[in-house]
Formats: sequence, C-alpha cells, structure tokens
Amino acid sequence: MTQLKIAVAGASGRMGRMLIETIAAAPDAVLAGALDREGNPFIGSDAGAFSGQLTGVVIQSALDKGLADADFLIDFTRPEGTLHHLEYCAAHGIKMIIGTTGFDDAGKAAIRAAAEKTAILFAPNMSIGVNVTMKLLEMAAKNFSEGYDIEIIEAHHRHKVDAPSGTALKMGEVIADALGRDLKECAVYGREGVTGERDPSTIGFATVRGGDIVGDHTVLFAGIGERIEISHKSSSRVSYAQGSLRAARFLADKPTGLYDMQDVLGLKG
Ligand SMILES: NC(=O)C1=CN([C@@H]2O[C@H](COP(=O)(O)OP(=O)(O)OC[C@H]3O[C@@H](n4cnc5c(N)ncnc54)[C@H](OP(=O)(O)O)[C@@H]3O)[C@@H](O)[C@H]2O)C=CC1
Ligand SMILES: O=C(O)C1=N[C@H](C(=O)O)C[C@H](O)C1
Repeated sequence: MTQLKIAVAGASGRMGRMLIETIAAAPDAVLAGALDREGNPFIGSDAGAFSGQLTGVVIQSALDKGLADADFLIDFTRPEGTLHHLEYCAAHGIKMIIGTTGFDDAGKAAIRAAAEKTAILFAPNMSIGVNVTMKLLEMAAKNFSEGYDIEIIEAHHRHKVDAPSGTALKMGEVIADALGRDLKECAVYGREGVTGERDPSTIGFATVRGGDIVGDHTVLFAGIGERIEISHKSSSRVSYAQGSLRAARFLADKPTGLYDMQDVLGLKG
C-alpha cells in the first residue's frame, strides 16, 4: 500500500496534536514532518511527545526541513501562518489541506491562486457531519425562503480567536446562495441597543465562547407558529482529523485545483 506522506503545521496546537495521533493510527499514512513557528517552545521536540507515542519526527520551524519528506501539508494554524506555508507548498508541489479559519478576501484569493500550482482542499470544517448538515441547510433554506427568519448560533471554547466561526460563515453562505441573496449584504453580526424590528431579508449570527466547547452550530428558521432548528455538535476534534485524512486521500491523484469537503463527499450540485 502506498503511504500518504503527511506533514502537520501547528503541530503543538489543539488540532496539530489530534492530527499527529490520527496519522499515527492510520494504516495508509505516515507522519513525514511537523512544523511550528519560530519561538514556539516545542521546536526540537518529538511530534508525538504529547501523546506519549514517539514518532521520530522532530517539530521544526524551517519549512525546508519540516517539509523535506512530505507530499501533503495539513495546516490548522492562523491565516498568516497558512499563507506563509502556502507560498512554499505552491512552489514545491506539496498538496495542502487547509483547516485554518479567519481569512480575509485577500487571503482567500491567495489560496485560489496557489491552487493553480498545487492541489488544495480548503474547508472551515472537515467533519463529515457538518458537511452533510450544509447540504440539509441548502434544502431547508429553499423551502423556508418566505416567512421564516434565519439565525445562526455558534458556540466554541474560550481559546477561539475568530468570530463568527468559519463554519457559521460557510453555513450563512450556503443559505444565502440557496435564497439568491449575497451574505455580504444581508448578514447581521450581533445586536445591541434599539435595533428596530427585524428585517426579514437578513441572516443573523450569534456567537458564544466558553470553557472547552469543541464546536456547536445551530441554524434556526423561525416562522409563525413553528420553528425549525438544524444543529450539529462536535464532542471531539477527532472528526476534524479523520476528515482531514479523508481529504488527503482525495487529493492524492489531483495535481492542482481547489476543492472542499463537498467535493470529497460527492455532495456538490
Ligand atoms: N476546518 C476545521 O475542521 C477546523 C478548523 N479549526 C481551525 O484551525 C485553526 C487552529 O485551531 P486550534 O488547533 O484550535 O488552534 P491552536 O491555537 O491550539 O493551535 C494553533 C497552532 O498554530 C500555531 N501558529 C499560530 N500562529 C502561527 C503562525 N503565524 N505561523 C505558524 N504557526 C502558527 C500555534 O503555535 P503557537 O502556539 O506558537 O502560537 C499552534 O501550534 C483555527 O483557525 C481554527 O478555527 C479548528 C478545528 C477544526
Ligand atoms: O476553532 C475551533 O475550534 C473550530 N473552528 C472551526 C470554525 O471556525 O468553524 C471549526 C470548528 O467549529 C472548530
């Protein structure tokens, strides 16, 4: 069996650690490198030290060392980190699975441009459950286009730095597209003070941050006499890591191009 040679960026982070454990347990993948940024206290440590299962792969800050043996980079870091790695991967034909959230429009454009040089899978949520939920939302939105107010509520752990979550924003885009609206024009991010009555053409977002919540998303369609809630709740980061490995398998025979988890799951169209 050909082994997928995968490096992990943000190796000491919450997702990095989970990815390293998941790769170690996968029969068709091998950890081929580990990255963290300069100054990170774990540079020079074995990437498996957190789980007590040594990998023989040392966490590096230099991209040429950390990526020397890798065909794939799985990146769950921060936008500035991912964009730095992106340039190197595009130049060296290393395929990327990008889970980082919080990109601005210029960051997203850089990812699109890099996908002309290498294969990239970019998704704000790698879990199978969330991506199937996206499809349910598309179907629901088409049927609740009149008379239902749409609100997206998300909750995450106290360490999360971006809001609303990338998943909530993607849910908003899927719903807006299904309704023929532009999310940039109809999104309302939080409310305070005398807001006036709700504009029915808007899609509202509410953010909760606290404790160790892994990631909860609910879309509320509130009508007269009834309301419908479509929810997904993550109880472990393992679903994101397993989805990322599935994404690497999907990219294995793709030389270039930009994909998302809907492509992996055959849910497009
Ligand atoms: N798509 C998906 O399915 C999921 C996406 N995410 C997203 O993944 C990202 C990471 O989440 P999480 O693991 O919880 O975060 P953590 O803060 O736990 O980990 C981030 C890692 O990236 C490193 N890092 C931070 N800034 C840079 C940089 N500029 N260059 C290189 N490395 C950097 C950190 O190093 P240091 O400690 O030195 O700062 C750390 O090792 C977030 O954007 C989150 O929203 C999370 C879960 C699922
Ligand atoms: O930061 C997190 O933890 C998560 N981030 C992603 C997002 O912003 O949607 C995915 C997941 O919800 C966990």
